Amino acid sequence: MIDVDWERVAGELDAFGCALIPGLLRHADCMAAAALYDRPALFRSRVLMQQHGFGRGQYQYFAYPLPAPLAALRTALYPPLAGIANRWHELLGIDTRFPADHEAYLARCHAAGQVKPTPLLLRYREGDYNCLHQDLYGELVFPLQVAVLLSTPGVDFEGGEFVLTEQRPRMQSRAEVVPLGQGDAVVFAVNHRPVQGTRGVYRVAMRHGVSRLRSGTRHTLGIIFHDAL
Ligand SMILES: O=C(O)CCC(=O)C(=O)O
Ligand SMILES: [Fe+2]
Repeated sequence: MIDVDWERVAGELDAFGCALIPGLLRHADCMAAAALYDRPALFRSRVLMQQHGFGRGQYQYFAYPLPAPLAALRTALYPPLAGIANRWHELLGIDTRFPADHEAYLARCHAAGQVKPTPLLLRYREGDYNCLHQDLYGELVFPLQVAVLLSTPGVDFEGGEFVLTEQRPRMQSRAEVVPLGQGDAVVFAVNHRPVQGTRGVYRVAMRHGVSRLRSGTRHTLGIIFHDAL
């Protein structure tokens, strides 16, 4: 994996609930990852978003064993994120702490019955979009996740921007658009994040989604660290 400035990432996550990792994957890795979409044997299920009211477009959850580069990426991204997640839990007064390596965290998920892999590939075509949502799949929630844009905006597709909203208690929602290039990753809060207020820390709820594709095809790789029931 490329060298990531985790201090900067932690700072952006604390301030905004999301952080960019530019160039996490190279062009060839992005092309190879997007091409996996057409290999159904690699996946445990396919979701047509319009059938569930999730938006329009489709995605597939990978089956175990994950393709080796994806497994390696999930394993490598986890430890620095676990540090941030533990600090967030402390700020929020939540007792759960996350182990230092992903294998140990997955063992915990599996013991709780959350045994299905959650990494996914998404494919959007013209007119497709992803409604604001949270990727919660059971009691156990790792509070940060990663999405990597595999396509090139302005070349492969137009529109289709990654968006986040933040619902603060008794206040109006704040929206954030995260401009991504091919291979760029966004790290973001799965459900809650701590915000420093004048009278201590409070939690805000975040949701993410994708605005309507104006043209072309857009592929994304989603990396979620808890497994699903
Ligand atoms: O396509 C995207 O950019 C967002 C995908 C998504 O919802 C996810 O990775 O959880
Ligand atoms: Fe998602």
